[in-house]
Amino acid sequence: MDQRARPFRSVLYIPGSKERALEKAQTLPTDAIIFDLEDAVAVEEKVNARALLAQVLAAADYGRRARIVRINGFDTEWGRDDVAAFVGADIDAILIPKVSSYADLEAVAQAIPDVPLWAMMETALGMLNAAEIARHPRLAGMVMGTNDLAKELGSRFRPDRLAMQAGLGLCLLAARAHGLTIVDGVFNAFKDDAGLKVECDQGRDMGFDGKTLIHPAQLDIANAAFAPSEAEIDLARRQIAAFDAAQAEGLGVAVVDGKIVENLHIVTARQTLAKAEAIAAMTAI
Ligand SMILES: CC(C)(COP(=O)(O)OP(=O)(O)OC[C@H]1O[C@@H](n2cnc3c(N)ncnc32)[C@H](O)[C@@H]1OP(=O)(O)O)[C@@H](O)C(=O)NCCC(=O)NCCSC(=O)C[C@H](O)C(=O)O
Ligand SMILES: [Mg+2]
Repeated sequence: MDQRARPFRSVLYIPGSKERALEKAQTLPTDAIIFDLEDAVAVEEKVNARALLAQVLAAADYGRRARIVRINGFDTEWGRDDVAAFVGADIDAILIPKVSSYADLEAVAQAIPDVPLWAMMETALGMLNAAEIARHPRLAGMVMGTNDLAKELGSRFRPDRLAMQAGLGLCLLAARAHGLTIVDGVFNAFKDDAGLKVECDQGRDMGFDGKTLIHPAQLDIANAAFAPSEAEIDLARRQIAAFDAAQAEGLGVAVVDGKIVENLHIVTARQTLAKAEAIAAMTAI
């Protein structure tokens, strides 16, 4: 599947220590899973969680869901052993927490060959270095860590996420400049569906591919928010048809619903249809 079309609408964190949740995720409608060894796992559980996760990933069937392992940082006592436990494992990426520089990625790249790397973008320095981080040749994706970022900034939670906007924007620009996937941060109030929808819609409007989630109850809202709507699919089809017709007449511009359609809009229209097809294939599991 074309990586740009691969859906990452919903990216569910599961603590690597929670056996029941690891099992349950095999049937949940999530596009990707982050198997977490970092902040969701207590210090006393770190070593057991790593062993459990390695065992589960060797045996369980997660279907088409992308499998991403979040390790502990290399500046902790667990980071290097976490990476060593997943060398050669059937996973889609290693997610590195608190990436602040290109060198942070390079250290992990040296320790594990071949596997794509993803970066948690959640430090003030990481925001300032986003462009440099995004150009690492092994990097395939970025995940916003808005809790850690808020902690570093000393900012308050607001529904409009005003304090986050600079960091979210810098990371989006960096990811898009280098063709990376990028998913938005978590919404902590996992029983507040209305609040989650507002934040998903904001992330979708900004250009994120999807949202990281902490509870299965959040999946449907994120999946709907980040999928092309029926109206968007219909518009994309009509734009392509109108543009083809215009070109057949030797014209470079068509008009659909009173708005111009040029070559660049056709690129977006085709991406919309490819995303819709990829989602349909995903949900046909
Ligand atoms: C938030 C939770 C602690 C809530 O747990 P709990 O009260 O046990 O939930 P429920 O009883 O409602 O669970 C119902 C069933 O769903 C399963 N479940 C729950 N959570 C998950 C999950 N994340 N993935 C898969 N399945 C899950 C339960 O097992 C129940 O199943 P069943 O037995 O069949 O009824 C809990 O949801 C949780 O631990 N969530 C994950 C928290 C986490 O991973 N946090 C770290 C990532 S966030 C972060 O670090 C962001 C970033 O770094 C930043 O800085 O912002
Ligand atoms: Mg974090």
